[in-house]
Amino acid sequence: MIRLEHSKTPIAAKIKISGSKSISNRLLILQQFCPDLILENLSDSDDTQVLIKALQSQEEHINVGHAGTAMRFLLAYFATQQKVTKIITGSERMQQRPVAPLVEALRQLGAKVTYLGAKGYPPVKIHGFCQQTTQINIKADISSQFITALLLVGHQLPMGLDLHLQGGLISKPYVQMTIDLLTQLGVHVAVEEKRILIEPQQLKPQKINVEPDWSSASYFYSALALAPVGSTIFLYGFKTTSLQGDARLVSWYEQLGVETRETSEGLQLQRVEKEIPTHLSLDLINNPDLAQTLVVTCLGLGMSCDLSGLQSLKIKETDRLQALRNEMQRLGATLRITGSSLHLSRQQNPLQSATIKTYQDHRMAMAFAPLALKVPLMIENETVVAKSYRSFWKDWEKMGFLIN
Ligand SMILES: O=C(O)C1=C[C@@H](OP(=O)(O)O)[C@@H](O)[C@H](O)C1
Ligand SMILES: C=C(OP(=O)(O)O)C(=O)O
Repeated sequence: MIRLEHSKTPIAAKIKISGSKSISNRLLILQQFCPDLILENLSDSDDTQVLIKALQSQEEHINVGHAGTAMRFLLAYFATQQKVTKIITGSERMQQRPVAPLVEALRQLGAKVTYLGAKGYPPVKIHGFCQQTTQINIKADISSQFITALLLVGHQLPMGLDLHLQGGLISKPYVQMTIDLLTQLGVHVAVEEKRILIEPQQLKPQKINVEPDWSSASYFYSALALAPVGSTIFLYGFKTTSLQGDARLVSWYEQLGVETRETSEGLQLQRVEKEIPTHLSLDLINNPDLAQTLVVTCLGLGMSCDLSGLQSLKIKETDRLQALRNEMQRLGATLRITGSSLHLSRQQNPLQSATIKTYQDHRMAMAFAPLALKVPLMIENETVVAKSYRSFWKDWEKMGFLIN
C-alpha cells in the first residue's frame, strides 16, 4: 500500500511513456510470420512481456496471467498452426473472461480447441488445424479482441479469411488499429459494412517504431485537469495523429482545461485558465479504457457526468463498473451504474481521504492517483500498474507527488 499526496504547487514535468501495448502485442504476433520485421520501442508492460515469453516458450503449457490481448491473440495464433499442441491458461480472473465467440469461430475454421475448465472460458487446449472454410461469423459486441485475433492470422490461412461481424461492433478503433498495421505491412484488407476479407498474403519486412501508449497518457491529462493553472507536462514521442483511438482524449480534456500543443519531439500539455463545464456526457463505446480516468477527473473537478457505451467494462481485469462504484463511495461520492453506463452526481461535500482498493486492475490504481492533487489517498496493491505501465509511480514522483 502507498500513501500519495501533492504539495499543490504547479506541476512542471517531462515524461517518457513506453510503446503502446496494443500495438506491441499485434506486431509481436505478426513478427512470427515475418521474422525480418524489426520492432523498436516495444511496450515494457507485463502484458507484452508475457506475450514475448509465450511466443519464445517451447513448453506445452502457457500462462498469460492477466493479459487479455495475449490470451485472445495467442489462442488464434496457436489454433491456426498445424500440428501444434498447447494449453493456454491465465490468472483466476482470466478464467472468468470469455473466449467462446473466438473459440467457436476457430472451430468453424477447422481448429481443434477444447475447454479444460468452464465451457466458454480459459484454460483451453489447442491440438491441430486443417482449414475447412473461409467464412466465419464472429460476435462483435463482446470484445473486439476476438476480431483482431482472427485478422492477425487471416493472411496466413491457406484459404484466407472472410469474416462476418454479428451485432454492433464495440471498441472499433482497436479493430481499425489492426487493419492499419496490416495495411502498413503490405496486407490488403477489404472492409465492408459488416464484413472483412483477407486473401492469403505475405507481410513486407520493415522497421516499425511503436508509438507511445495513449491510454497511459490519459492519467497525465487527468492530473493536469486537477492541477493549478499554469502547470505543464511534456509527453515525449506522442503525436495527436495516432493509430490508437484513445488519442481522442485530447479534445475531451481541452474542455476540461488541458491544452495540447504538438511539437517535433512530442506534446506540450498545459493547464489553462478556463471555465469548466459542470457536466460531461460521453459515449465511450470506442474508448472503454478511458472510462475510469474520465470519471475520476470529473469527481476531482466537482462535476457530474454520464458515461455510456460501457458494456465491456464488466469483463475486463475486474468488473470495473462495480469497482468504480465501491471506491467512489469510499471518497464520499455517489455513482449510479447500469450494465452499460454510469452516472456521477455532483459532489456536495468535500472529498474524503480514503484507501482505494485496486481489484488487480492497473487502471483502478492509475485512474485514482490524480485525485491526490485534491486529497491525500492510500492506494492498495500499487504494483498492479505494471500490467500496462511499469514505471508509473516513478513518473508520478516526477510530477511532485509524494509517495510513501
Ligand atoms: O485490442 C486491444 O488491444 C484492446 C481492445 C480493448 O478491449 P475490448 O475489445 O475487449 O473492449 C481494450 O479495452 C483493451 O485494453 C485492448
Ligand atoms: C482491458 C485491458 O486489457 P486486456 O483486455 O488486454 O487485459 C486494459 O488494458 O485496460
